[in-house]
Amino acid sequence: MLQHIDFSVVTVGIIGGAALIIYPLIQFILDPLRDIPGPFLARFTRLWYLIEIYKGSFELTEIELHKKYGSIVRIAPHEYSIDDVDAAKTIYGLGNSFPKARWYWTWMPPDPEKASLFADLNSTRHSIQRRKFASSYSMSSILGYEQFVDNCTSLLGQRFSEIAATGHMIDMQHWLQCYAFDVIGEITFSNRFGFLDMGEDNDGVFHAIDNKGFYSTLVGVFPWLHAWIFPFLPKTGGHSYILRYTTKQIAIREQALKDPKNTEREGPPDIMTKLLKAHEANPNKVSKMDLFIMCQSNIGAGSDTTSITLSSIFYHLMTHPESYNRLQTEIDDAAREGRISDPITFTEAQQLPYLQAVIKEALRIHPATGLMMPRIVPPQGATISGRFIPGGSTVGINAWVAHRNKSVYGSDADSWRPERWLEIDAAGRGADIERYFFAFGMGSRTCIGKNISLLEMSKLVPQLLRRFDFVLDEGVPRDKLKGLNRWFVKQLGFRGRVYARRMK
Ligand code: HEM
Repeated sequence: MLQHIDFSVVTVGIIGGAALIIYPLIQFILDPLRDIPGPFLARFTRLWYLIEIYKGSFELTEIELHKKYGSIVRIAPHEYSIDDVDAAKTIYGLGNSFPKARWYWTWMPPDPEKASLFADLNSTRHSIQRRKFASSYSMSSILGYEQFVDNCTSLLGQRFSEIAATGHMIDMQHWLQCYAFDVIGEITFSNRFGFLDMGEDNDGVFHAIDNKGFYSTLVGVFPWLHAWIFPFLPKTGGHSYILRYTTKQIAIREQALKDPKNTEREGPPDIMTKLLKAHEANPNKVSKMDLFIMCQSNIGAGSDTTSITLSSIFYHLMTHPESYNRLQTEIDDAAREGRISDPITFTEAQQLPYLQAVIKEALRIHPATGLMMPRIVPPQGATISGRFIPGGSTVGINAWVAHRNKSVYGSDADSWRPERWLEIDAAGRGADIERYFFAFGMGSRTCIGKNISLLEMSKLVPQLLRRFDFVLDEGVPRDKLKGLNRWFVKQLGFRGRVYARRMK
């Protein structure tokens, strides 16, 4: 009997092992695109991609792969990374964009009713949902959010004054993250989270969002695992703090709106108030779940992305004194000539060309997202970068790869040089470049919060450079900060000192 069991186990083991080797081999032999180059193991298994992402710097790996293999690179069986300007329109172009790949599924609960805008795999439902919320993120709404940004800018200024008086070294990325989170709290709920007040992430919210990125990024490589693992994920810690916080803020605002003495708050409404009013006007159109999901989306998608870009701005200014001086001079001149107020308005900040060039260059050289934005080729297939790719394959462009494309950005695409944007404008090439500028994504799934982030950055940077000088710690590398790619590519070890400026 025992011998019989042993024999069966061994047989099953041998057959299973053989299948694991033979299946990928057959799959590869039958693949009509087997000549598309890429790392050897990526031809047979998705494990190669998983391991490379786990290492935490896949954005750099992908750049190197394209340098070595050209415009189409295989990164897993039937999955291709693309670097081709025309392909951007084919894959992401408005009206005919390819649907999002199942990698995104792991960013939401497995129940499609709880899909966020970012993670929704159903293009039709996504466009219905997006139309409901778009007006709260439009340029005209944004101007109503200036006061929220000013509140946080002023508080960060206060914190930096205190730090400057002590002479202490700080983690710049941490403070910029506190700022970006609190601005999102203000714009969404008229109530900041309190990170700038406390100076720290007491409830582990930053950590919880990092953990979510780690989970979704890696499990997304094998998305079928999500339904099995999700029920066992911890329901405590930073995530539950955000859930509780969002629930509490919705209840407070709901109560306030019901009170006849208090139906209108002073000043422009925050996003949640707008959505709550839309819900009360037509609960079938804007549901409570919509409201909840959008508030959470703002926190998850809008805070780290902005703080990463702000860190990119300050790091590159601190390592490039000529850019730093040029920007500070532009701001000082504008202030002296009365062209900007204190605090600066968004409209005034638009009139500072070097500031705008610095923001674009920071988004270009260090995009907040560091993996390709994967899409599924529709059933009829598509020609991409000169190759016919069959339906069902996965293709995508990584912003890091696109932004280093020398045919678009010039031979110095690997270097920080904000002046390139002034040259692009002068040559009237802006619209052309937009076709391959991926910092905010592309097409129908482009970032809905782009205007909010531009508002935050355009207002914070001049206010800080007017009042403070920033100096990098000697131990911090000057050529490139270390980063960790978990979809968001967060900078690590960005230490510096802040000094109060002596006004001339
Ligand atoms: C510098 C700051 C930001 C950057 C670099 C950024 C980047 C991106 C990118 C690349 C995408 C497209 C992802 C894809 O196609 O896979 C995206 C989508 C999105 N972003 Fe942002 N984002 C920023 C700020 C914000 C802010 C402030 C908010 C909200 C307040 C926000 C909310 C969203 C949402 C909801 C989506 C999904 C849109 C959709 O699929 O319809 N983002 N963002």
